[in-house]
Amino acid sequence: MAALTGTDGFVAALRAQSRRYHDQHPFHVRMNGGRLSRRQIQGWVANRFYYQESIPLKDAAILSNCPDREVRRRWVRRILDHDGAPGGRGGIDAWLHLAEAVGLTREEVLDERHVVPGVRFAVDAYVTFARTRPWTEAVASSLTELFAPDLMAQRLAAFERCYPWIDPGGLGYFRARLEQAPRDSEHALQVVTEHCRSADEQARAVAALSFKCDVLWSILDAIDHAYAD
Ligand SMILES: O=C(O)c1cc(C(=O)O)c2c(n1)C(=O)C(=O)c1cc(C(=O)O)[nH]c1-2
Repeated sequence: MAALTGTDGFVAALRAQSRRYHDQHPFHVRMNGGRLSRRQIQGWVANRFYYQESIPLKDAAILSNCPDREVRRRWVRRILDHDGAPGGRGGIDAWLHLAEAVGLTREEVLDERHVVPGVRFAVDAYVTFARTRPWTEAVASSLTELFAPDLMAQRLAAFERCYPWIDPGGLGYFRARLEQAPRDSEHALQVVTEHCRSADEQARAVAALSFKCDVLWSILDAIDHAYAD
């Protein structure tokens, strides 16, 4: 096959980062294989809440650094998807519903008592990246969502099949992301292909996505370690 060049080569290099995505982390492999204990699922849900509540801070940082009005008016939707529009409910509420469905109280999730240091460091590194790096790199770092829908679909099936003690009414978060993630990642891909033109800009975008794969992997390393059998 001829070598890919230009935008095609750039998109292929971004997609190739899927090999480093956290769907292949041993903790997720055990989760989707139905091999996690109740305590481990609860630990994952409580720790991942810290990621969920930090995503709008990350997206607000991208907005604050982005001079392009067209990008901002679409990107702002991500914040409402998580925080909820006034009077409505968003992804953070849905995650709290998931927490209750796995037997946690809202209080113990909201007060972050279960969040382990490695998860906090990894998530904070993602927010700091968005605050301090050029906005196009921060957009590129969100592109792990290109790889998320398959993992979400597997997770939904695994939760329903392998963990009958989880109230299926609490799985709405994942159903919503099945629609939101492709929409968001398609937009992010359009933005980076339009704005990252030089070889150097494209290499930085791929490096940003690689960094994000490390963030997600580190989150699971920390959870796996904290909740080992
Ligand atoms: O459960 C997952 O495996 C997973 C992965 C990712 C991702 O790949 O970054 C996100 C989410 N979930 C998610 O729920 C979410 O809202 C989200 C936002 C972002 C982002 O970087 O802007 N990634 C993700």
